[in-house]
Amino acid sequence: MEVRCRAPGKIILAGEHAVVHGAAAIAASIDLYTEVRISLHPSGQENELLEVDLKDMGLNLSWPCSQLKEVLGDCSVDGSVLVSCTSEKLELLSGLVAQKNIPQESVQLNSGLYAFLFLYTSILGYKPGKAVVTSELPMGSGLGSSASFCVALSGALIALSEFSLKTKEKKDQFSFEKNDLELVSKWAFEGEKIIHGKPSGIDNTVSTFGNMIKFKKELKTTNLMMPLNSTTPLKMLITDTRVGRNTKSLVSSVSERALRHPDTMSSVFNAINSISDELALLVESPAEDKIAVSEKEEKLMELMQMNQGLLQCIGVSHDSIETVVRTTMKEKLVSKLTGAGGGGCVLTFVPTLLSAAVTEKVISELEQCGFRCFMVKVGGPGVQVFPC
Ligand SMILES: Nc1ncnc2c1ncn2[C@@H]1O[C@H](COP(=O)(O)OP(=O)(O)OP(=O)(O)O)[C@@H](O)[C@H]1O
Ligand SMILES: C[C@@](O)(CCO)CC(=O)[O-]
Ligand SMILES: [Mg+2]
Repeated sequence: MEVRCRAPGKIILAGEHAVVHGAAAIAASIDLYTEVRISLHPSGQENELLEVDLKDMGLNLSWPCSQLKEVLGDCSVDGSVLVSCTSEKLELLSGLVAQKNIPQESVQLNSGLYAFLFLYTSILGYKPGKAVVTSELPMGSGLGSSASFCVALSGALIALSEFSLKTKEKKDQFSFEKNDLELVSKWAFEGEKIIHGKPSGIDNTVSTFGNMIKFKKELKTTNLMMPLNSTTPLKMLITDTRVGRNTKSLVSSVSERALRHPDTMSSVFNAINSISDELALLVESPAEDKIAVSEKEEKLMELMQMNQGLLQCIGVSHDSIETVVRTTMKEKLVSKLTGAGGGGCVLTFVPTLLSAAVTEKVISELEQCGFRCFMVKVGGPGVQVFPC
């Protein structure tokens, strides 16, 4: 049996980092996807293997299923029952990956491989199979590559698990029901915890459900997830500064700053929360004529600009990001980092009436700095599964 599952990356319009500390944030899916294709091999053969092929990285690894069982121990496999990866288990997973002598330039993949082994064995046990992963997202750049990987993987695994008999089969297409989507998002969150340390859950949520959402992490109750219906299309230019960074260390640097300056940082998080609240109301507000649209766009740009200022003040901007902000500002365009910052990708809002000539001029200047620019479609579908 074989399935193919794809999940989108995302942009964060407002609220990254603050969302980890309880503030609201606004995120939207983009039309760049990670795809995971899993084929299960028949059980009961000799030399059964679990294989993973990270196509874009040129990395193909496999483990004998018997070794996985010996190292990780018996597990009661039930995709419908969530489990978290303990620190002891993470150590065992890291031992399994370490044996593969992954080249130094690819060590950032280790945490993705721990998440892969954890999710596969927790949902499907030690069934022999092969997973092939491809992604259109730049990895570790703020567009949610880790979440789209975890969501596509969890989606494929849930669809394959016995539990997925519930997955509705429509002629030649599967579709997830709401409960399945929630389960996929929760498993992906467990994977994100392995990669990120302390994720808020916004990235796996938007990658699973798609569109645009307002998200707020709750400690005691279920997270708030509110779909937003944007009344005007949002055009975004993405600039990949190509400066590598890692979400886990940026999130922990903000938490350390919050420990050093609790009151000040809490005021900043509150200010970011207000930006997200205002932005959510703004995107849903009607704009019937050109004047209303441009007033709305002005306000949106001002909110993005204030958010960038606050991100800079909590220490997650970077010279390369500030270069994008200054370069686009020459044409009165507003930019802000998206995702964890520290390099990675920057969003520039493209107003409806901006001429193509100005857009091209800005892109050309950014590319002369060594950055890569591309437009994305904002607010498409979330996770989708297809039979092969
Ligand atoms: N296609 C993939 N295959 C394997 N591992 C992946 C893949 N995509 C992402 N990862 C894992 O996720 C890590 C990058 O995640 P990280 O959270 O740092 O960046 P991001 O998700 O792109 O950005 P952000 O979290 O700011 O949106 C990689 O180092 C790797 O371990
Ligand atoms: C930096 C962060 O706020 C967004 C990363 O896309 C981390 C998180 O919310 O998990
Ligand atoms: Mg991530």
